[in-house]
Amino acid sequence: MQALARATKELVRAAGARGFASGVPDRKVAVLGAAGGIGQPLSLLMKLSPYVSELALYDIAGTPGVAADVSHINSKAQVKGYAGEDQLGEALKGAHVVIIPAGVPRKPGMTRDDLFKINAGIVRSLVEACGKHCPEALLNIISNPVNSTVPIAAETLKKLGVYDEKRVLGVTTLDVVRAKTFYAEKAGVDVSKVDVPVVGGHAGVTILPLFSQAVPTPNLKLSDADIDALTKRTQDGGTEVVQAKAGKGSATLSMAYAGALFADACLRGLNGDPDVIECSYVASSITEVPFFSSKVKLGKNGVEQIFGLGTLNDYEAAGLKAMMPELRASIEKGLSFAKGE
Ligand SMILES: NC(=O)c1ccc[n+]([C@@H]2O[C@H](COP(=O)([O-])OP(=O)(O)OC[C@H]3O[C@@H](n4cnc5c(N)ncnc54)[C@H](O)[C@@H]3O)[C@@H](O)[C@H]2O)c1
Ligand SMILES: O=C(O)C[C@H](O)C(=O)O
Repeated sequence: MQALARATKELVRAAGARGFASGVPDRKVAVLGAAGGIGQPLSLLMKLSPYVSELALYDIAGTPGVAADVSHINSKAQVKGYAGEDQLGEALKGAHVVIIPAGVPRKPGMTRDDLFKINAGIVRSLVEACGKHCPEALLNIISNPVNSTVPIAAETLKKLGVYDEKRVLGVTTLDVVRAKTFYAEKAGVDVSKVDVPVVGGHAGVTILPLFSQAVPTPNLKLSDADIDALTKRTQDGGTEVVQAKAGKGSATLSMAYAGALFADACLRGLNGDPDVIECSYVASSITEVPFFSSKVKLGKNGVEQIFGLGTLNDYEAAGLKAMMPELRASIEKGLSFAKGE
């Protein structure tokens, strides 16, 4: 009898770990661009998420194969592939979270802004479809240039009359993931305990890690030169990967990890978890520009609170000032594209 009770308890525990725990609401997640370099590992990670019951994998082609493959994993989410525009509406219907990594990646020598010409139109048309088929969903925008694609998404939804600024979120989690990794290495602290806020945007100098607010404090005090090097490495992390991949794209695996962390955070917020705080690039009034990344609290309606920047040291204050012209220009470029100007 005791053995049976123990076995039952173990089964329940194992099922819970795979997402069969009772009390977790059914949630549909759609990945747009699911057959791509980010899309495939991200779809795998979302299939493993305990918060997902239905996973819709959409791309212009290739998704039936990805969906068949991922669907064999013995976790809770039911997986379905959707290919081509005429299946997009079905993929989106009922989605609670839509993750968008659709679009072209950089090659060496390119800036993220060089992707605007192609990706702006892709994001606009996908977000239009979201506005029509799942206007209540939280949008997680990964496609670059994020500094412009998030304003494009906002303006596109505004035009459709369904914009809710709490539901449009630019994914900057990879910057936080990088800052944590580089800081832990240099500071000689346990990476699993590290937190570093990263604010601003998601391109070069607009990425500003706030190492003065990093926890835990380092074993040995880091010099100004160390902090400068850590800041620059975080700002250039994407380029480091683009160069190492030598023409075969940009970060995909670390981005899939970061994207899954962020989507899970959105789902936990939707599910009523009271303590979900992540950095995200959102409509914001904490600085002089209308979109900005800082720590936000995620809740049942998406972004429930936007936190200020805290105390900045002189180095960080100078970084904040320096990013503004580029960030403002990228925002305006996105807004005027979506307005059709
Ligand atoms: N936010 C970030 O931190 C971050 C990090 C890494 C990459 N990115 C960006 O993510 C994007 C994707 O990168 P990738 O490496 O996965 O590229 P990829 O080329 O490997 O994959 C992109 C996928 O998008 C699909 N796609 C293109 N147009 C589409 C449309 N209209 N509808 C649906 N799917 C469409 C393609 O078919 C392809 O499968 C790039 O813009 C890249 O710069 C952002
Ligand atoms: O650098 C890129 O082009 C991709 C992405 O934005 C990244 O930060 O890795």
